[in-house]
Amino acid sequence: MPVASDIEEPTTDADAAGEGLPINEVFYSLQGEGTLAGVPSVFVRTSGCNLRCWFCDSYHTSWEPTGAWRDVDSIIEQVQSHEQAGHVVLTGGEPLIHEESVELLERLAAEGYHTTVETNGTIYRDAPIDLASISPKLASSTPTPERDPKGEGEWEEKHEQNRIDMDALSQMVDDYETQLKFVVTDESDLPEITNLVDRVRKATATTVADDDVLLMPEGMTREQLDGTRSEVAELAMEYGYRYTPRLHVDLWNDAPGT
Ligand SMILES: C[S@@+](CC[C@H](N)C(=O)[O-])C[C@H]1O[C@@H](n2cnc3c(N)ncnc32)[C@H](O)[C@@H]1O
Ligand SMILES: Nc1nc2[nH]cc(C(=O)O)c2c(=O)[nH]1
Ligand code: SF4
Ligand SMILES: [Mg+2]
Repeated sequence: MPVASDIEEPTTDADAAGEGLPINEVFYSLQGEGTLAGVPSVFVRTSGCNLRCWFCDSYHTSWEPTGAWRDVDSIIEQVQSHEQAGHVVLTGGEPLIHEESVELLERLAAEGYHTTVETNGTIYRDAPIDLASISPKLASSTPTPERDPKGEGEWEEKHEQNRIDMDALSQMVDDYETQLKFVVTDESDLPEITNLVDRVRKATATTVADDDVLLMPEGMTREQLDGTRSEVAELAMEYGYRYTPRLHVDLWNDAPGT
């Protein structure tokens, strides 16, 4: 079912009335990325996003969003059906465009789950988040006409205008345990990364250690990662940042439900 995708305000009456979330998929897997890589987790993937990264590996949550409106009770029930899992990863699309994500996070916390939110860091929400996995989008994510997967660059300006929100980013860093996880296409991303990390360090009261800054190779298939992972690993060593793999791509080629 198509879902309105590019507005930060409630997308439909259901959203506004707190009657649920547009859900693209719920699945049990290993956390493939970041400081918790390898941890068995239930993933709740919402649909809709306020950005359009040309490389988005969840095309049907951003460029052509699909999903079913589900109430929080049914989502919780499905999460609980995976009895081995103590961790839940709320992702998307951009999960924090939906106000109802707060209700879901509150219910998950009440049930004792560790919650990770995978977010582009442009929208702040006050919610029980154990790990804010913030992936700020760099200029190399902008869908120029030459690398637009769907159109001819109609989203270039809007994406460029909205991809960094220092207030939201800084407030998340101050309020939550955080990892800053950058998608790196090549070494030309590093000056923007170091500059953004410096700005966050100046704008917050929190210590952002170098190993809280993660470099993740761009690629949604093993083959694509074969072309980027070595360079990104070298860059992590050169800059003293942490390298993160994409285990689900290495293991399952980022197939749906993994
Ligand atoms: C689909 S996004 C959803 C969460 C949120 N919208 C965000 O971008 O952080 C999930 C994670 O995958 C990363 N990602 C998306 N496409 C990617 C690609 N082609 N290569 C590497 N990482 C990618 C994002 O940066 C983010 O960390
Ligand atoms: N296994 C697995 N780990 C992940 N970590 C972050 C993901 C995401 O799409 O947000 C993701 C994902 O899609 N699959
Ligand atoms: S912010 Fe996340 S969900 Fe949105 S387009 Fe970029 S990678 Fe995809
Ligand atoms: Mg993913």
